[in-house]
Order: sequence, then C-alpha cells, then structure tokens
Amino acid sequence: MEEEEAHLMPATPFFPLAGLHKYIAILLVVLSCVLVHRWSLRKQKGPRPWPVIGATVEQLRNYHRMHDWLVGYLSRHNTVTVDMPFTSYTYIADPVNVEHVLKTNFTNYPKGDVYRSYMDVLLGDGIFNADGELWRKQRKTASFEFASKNLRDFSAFVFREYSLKLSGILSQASKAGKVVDMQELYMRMTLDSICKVGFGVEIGTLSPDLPENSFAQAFDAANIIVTLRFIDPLWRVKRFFHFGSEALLAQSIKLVDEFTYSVIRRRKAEIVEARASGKQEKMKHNILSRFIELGEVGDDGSGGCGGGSFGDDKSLRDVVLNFVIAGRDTTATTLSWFTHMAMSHPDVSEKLRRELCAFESERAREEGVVLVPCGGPDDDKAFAARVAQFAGLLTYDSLGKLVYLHACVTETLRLYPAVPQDPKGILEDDVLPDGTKVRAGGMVTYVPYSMGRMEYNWGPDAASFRPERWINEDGAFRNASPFKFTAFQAGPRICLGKDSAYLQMKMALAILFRFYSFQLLEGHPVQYRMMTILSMAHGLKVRVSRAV
Ligand code: HEM
Repeated sequence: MEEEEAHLMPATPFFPLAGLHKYIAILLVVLSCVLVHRWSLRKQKGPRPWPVIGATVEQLRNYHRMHDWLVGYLSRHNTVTVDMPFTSYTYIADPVNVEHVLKTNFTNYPKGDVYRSYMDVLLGDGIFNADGELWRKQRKTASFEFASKNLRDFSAFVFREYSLKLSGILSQASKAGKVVDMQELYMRMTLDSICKVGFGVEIGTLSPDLPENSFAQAFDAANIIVTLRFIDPLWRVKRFFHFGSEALLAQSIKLVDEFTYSVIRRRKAEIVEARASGKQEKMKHNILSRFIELGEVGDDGSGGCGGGSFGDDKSLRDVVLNFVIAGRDTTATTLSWFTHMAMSHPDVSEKLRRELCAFESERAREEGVVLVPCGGPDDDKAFAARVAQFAGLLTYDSLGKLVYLHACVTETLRLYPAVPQDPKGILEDDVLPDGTKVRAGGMVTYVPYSMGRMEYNWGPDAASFRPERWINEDGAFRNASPFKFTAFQAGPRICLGKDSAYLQMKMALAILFRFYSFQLLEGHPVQYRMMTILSMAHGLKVRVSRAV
C-alpha cells in the first residue's frame, strides 16, 4: 500500500498542489511586510520611501529642481523626512524648529562627520567644515579681523574701485551692443575683491580683456560634484576607481590648489619682504595674515614657527578656499538674482532709480560737489567722470541711507538665498519643538529657499517679490527674526561677513542701477544649478544700456 502511494506521489517539487502551503506562507509574509511598511508610513511627512533605497529614486528624478521639490513638501508639512539608503534627512522650515537647531540645542547639531566626509576634499579643515575647538579658533581669529574699522574702510575703498572697473566694462559693452553674462562679471568682481581684501593679493580677473579664469571654472566644477555626493550612493566607489565625476573632481581640485598655494606664497613673500625692509608695521592686516601669524605664535600663544595648527600651508589653503567660497560665490549669486528681479519687475527698478537719483543730488549738496553733465551717448569721458563722481559719494555711512536698495537686496535673499539649504549632523537623538523625532547619525537641514516661500512664514504674498515688506510706516528698514529670515544663518555660527556683503552689494548696485538699464537676452533660460550655492545654471545673459 505504501509502495502504491509512493508511486502516486509526484517526483517533481513543481506539482501544483503538494507545495501549495509553502507558496501561501511566502505570500502571507510578503503581504504582511507590505502592510507593516504601509502602516509605518501612515505618518510619513515627505516622499514615500522604499525598502533599502529609501526615497533615492524620487530625489534623483527631482535633483535638478530639488529646492522647488522641497517647497512642495514643506508647504504641506513644515517638517519633512526623506529616507536615504544609509541615513535620513530631516528638512525644517518652521522658525521655532530652526531656532532649536541653530541656537537652543546648538551643540547637538554640528556640521558632523557625514557633511565633513562629503566636503573635506574642497573645504578641508576650514571654518565652514569645522566643529568644536578647530571651529572656535577660526571664528575668533576671523571675528577679530571683521570687527576692525581698518578692514571696513579698506573694503569700502576696494569695493568702490572694483565696482568702477565693472562699470567701465559695461559702458564699453553698451556702446558695442555686446551681450554680457552678468553672473560671470559679478563672480570676477567678487573674486578679485575677496583676494584683495581678505588676502592682500591683486589677481585682476576683472581687467577689461577679461582673462581666462581657470581657477573659477575648476572651483565651480568641484563645488557641483561635492554637492552631488549628498545623493549619489556610489560616489565612494567612483572615487576608489578614479572614475566619472570623481575623476573630474580630483582634476579640478588640483587646479584649485595650484591657485590657492600661489596666493599663499605671494602673501608670505610680501611679509618676508616687509620684515626685511623694516616696513612690517605699515603692512595692512587681513584674514590671511592673521592666520599666518596665528600659526607662527602657536595656538596657545607659546611662540615658535609653525607651532600652531595654522602653521602649515595646507591649513592656510583651507582658510583661503573657505573665504573664497564665503566671499565670492554668495555675493555674486545674490547680485545676479537681484539683477534678474530688477529686470523682471520694472516698477521696482524705476523706484530704485528714483531713490538713487535723489540720493545723488542730496549727497552732492551735502559735500558741496557740482555734478558734471553726463555728456552725449558717445562721450565716454564725461560719462565715466560722472560715474566716478557718484561713486565718490558712496561711503559706508552714506550707503545706510539707501533704504529701498537695502530692502531690494534683502527681498532678493529671502526668495533666492545664496545658501539654499544648510545641513547639520545630529549627535544624539532629539525631539524638535514640533514633536518630530530625529535620530543620532542622521541630518537635519534648515532650508532658507523654502522658508522664504512659505505662507505660514510670510503671509499670502510669500512668493511675490515685494521689497516694500521690509519697510515700516516711518520709511525705515524693518528687520525680521534671523530664525525666520535665515539667508545668513543664525545663532553662534551666523555669517561673519554679512555687513561686508551688504557693503559690497550696495556699492556695486547703486552704481549699476543709477547709470545702466538691463534687459534679459531673448530666450535666455534663468534656472538655478544644484550646488551648495544658488548660482544660475546658464549665467545671466543681458544687454546693457546707459541710463542717464
Ligand atoms: C550675500 C552674501 C552672503 C550670504 C547670503 C552668506 C550666508 C552665509 C551662511 C548661510 C552661512 C552659514 C554656512 C554654514 O553653516 O555652512 C555663512 C557663514 C559664513 N560666512 Fe557668509 N554669507 C555671505 C557673504 C559672506 C562674506 C562676503 C563673507 C566674508 C568675506 C562671509 C563669511 C562667512 C563666514 C566666515 C562664515 C562661517 C561662520 C561660521 O561657521 O562660524 N560671508 N554665510
């Protein structure tokens, strides 16, 4: 009987009924996994994560428009969590949460190891990438320099000179009917300015023949590639095999380093020369010389060449590059978005022009200056003389009177913050004021780009460019909480260069918008590029004409 039954049983495991219970069991396991997964997502505020890969696919699909993709989520929930393969990112836009991260529980939210590992190749141990004692020391040294009146006076002089150089280039372009890329010109102006003010070196990229600027190209490429690392799970593999974007990054960093070390060598040679000729006392201090000295005396003030952590050229290279990124890109992109906003809001540029003309007459009267006529369209000399006369009336104090200009710059930064998102590491598990739990090892990012567009922060016209929102009933500038207007960050790590940036931007814009009008080149696309700074992907191509 047994033998007979055995004969009737199939030899093959694929017989449809015999193993059915196994398939049903597998099906039940899969079904319960799906249900558990869906249950765990019921409170998910953000893109739907998938097992293992998290939200990588949705994020990659939206990478080119990531800031606006986040605006979509953050306008529905003011905190959003995006799961990634080995970590999760929490994005915040509510000022109460932002204050908690940037100030109240500051020590729990450093830059952190993850950010550091992505950015190390570009920023090294510089102030943007440092935490703890290393950060504190750099902050203290740099704050000392930023507080000096000498720096302010010298900056005002340099910013005026370089704004006039830019005006000269625009004047020639307007005569020749040439199209110019304003973003490129602003980048040249701000690079020359930070090198002169911060490191005492003249690099001349804004000279009239606009020389080839390989440093800038390499620096931008490096910045784009390190930003990509945040969402590219394969970047370490690519780096190991020296392949694709990581191979290009290595090449770009080589070029960037060559430029940076040459700046350091030049400054050191000047110091040696000044010491040899006994003119050391007369030498102007700047950010770089302060760090060189810090290295010479030692961090503990004990003396001894190279005794401190800033004694070697690699540390100085990190200082220089961090200040280039701080001083060049942020200011130049803000100037570019400002120009774009002014072109697309003729009522704003007209109101600004009226403020500048009224200012010119009043300041000329105050100083007893007789304004020279601008001359005809071909009279370059008369035009340049009038522009220079106007520039001479612009000082640190007098620029403070240009309230509408100040409001226009601030409104630009509200909608187009130069640092559109700023991630922080998480040291220990924590609960944000709105109840969101964040886990140690993850990242929490405050998002100035989204924050500026949220109706819950700015009211129903949040998305409109309206500089008047910054002016109170008495016509004075109206400040906003730095935890709501986060373009300069807030708390202990608030931007050190804010005043300097406003000084430079207002100096340049007062001259340009008093004497020129701009028109976007037909069909030119204006879009941001995904990198740490909100620069324009295709530059800002315009036609420029004299407006006198
Ligand atoms: C429109 C212009 C500017 C904007 C919007 C801006 C914005 C910011 C932001 C958001 C941060 C925080 C970055 C982070 O935590 O990773 C920052 C930090 C900083 N900024 Fe600015 N910045 C501007 C111009 C400048 C300029 C011109 C300088 C100096 C030349 C400067 C010097 C610094 C420094 C040294 C820090 C680091 C502060 C720290 O970590 O303690 N910034 N800035």
